[in-house]
Amino acid sequence: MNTKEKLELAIDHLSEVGYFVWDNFVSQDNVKKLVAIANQGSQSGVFKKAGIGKQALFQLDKGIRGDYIQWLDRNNQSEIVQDFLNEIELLKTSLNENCYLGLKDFETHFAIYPEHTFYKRHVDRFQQNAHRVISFVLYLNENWQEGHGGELALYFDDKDEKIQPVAGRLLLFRSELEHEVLMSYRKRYSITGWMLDKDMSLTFLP
Ligand SMILES: O=C(O)CCC(=O)C(=O)O
Ligand SMILES: [Fe+2]
Repeated sequence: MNTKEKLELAIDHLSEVGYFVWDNFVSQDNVKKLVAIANQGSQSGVFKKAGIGKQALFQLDKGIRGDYIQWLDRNNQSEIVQDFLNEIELLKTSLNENCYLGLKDFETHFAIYPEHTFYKRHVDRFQQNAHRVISFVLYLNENWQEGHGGELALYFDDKDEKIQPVAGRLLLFRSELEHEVLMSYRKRYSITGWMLDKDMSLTFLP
């Protein structure tokens, strides 16, 4: 299947079932490079404990989420990170062209979940964060196996789905869907982000 066909499938699935799994979105070679960059960042102290809520409502709570994050943007020095941002930009453009979602921007970060951490059931689009429309997660776990945990559970009215966080896989889902990162028994790597219906510099506005 070529990229155009894959895109059409992604668009269909996002509108009909609310999510789409895109395997090998990033090559295994590039996964290795991204993990190396995340490890460097983590060792040099640029990863911070992730919180919940925004601005004044921001709080840290290990009982809710246990990951460490590093925000990624156009100032990032790594070519491979820039390539990934470009891919997401293209994806955003074609979602707009085909689904009229009015996506204006996106925000994204590396996430590392240490062993025995999780992110409890939540939605990404909520009162204080109403501009997230499509969530995306690129998984970077080489040799991930059943039993390592860290699956993403997606909750629908009539069913649950568990997505394995395997290397190179991009998961797309509607940000209002309830989801949860189940307990990870291994260190778990990913790049998580959100496509927004407002420019990032303006998301503090209603
Ligand atoms: O890493 C994942 O599978 C999802 C992460 C997530 O739900 C979030 O950061 O909001
Ligand atoms: Fe989430």
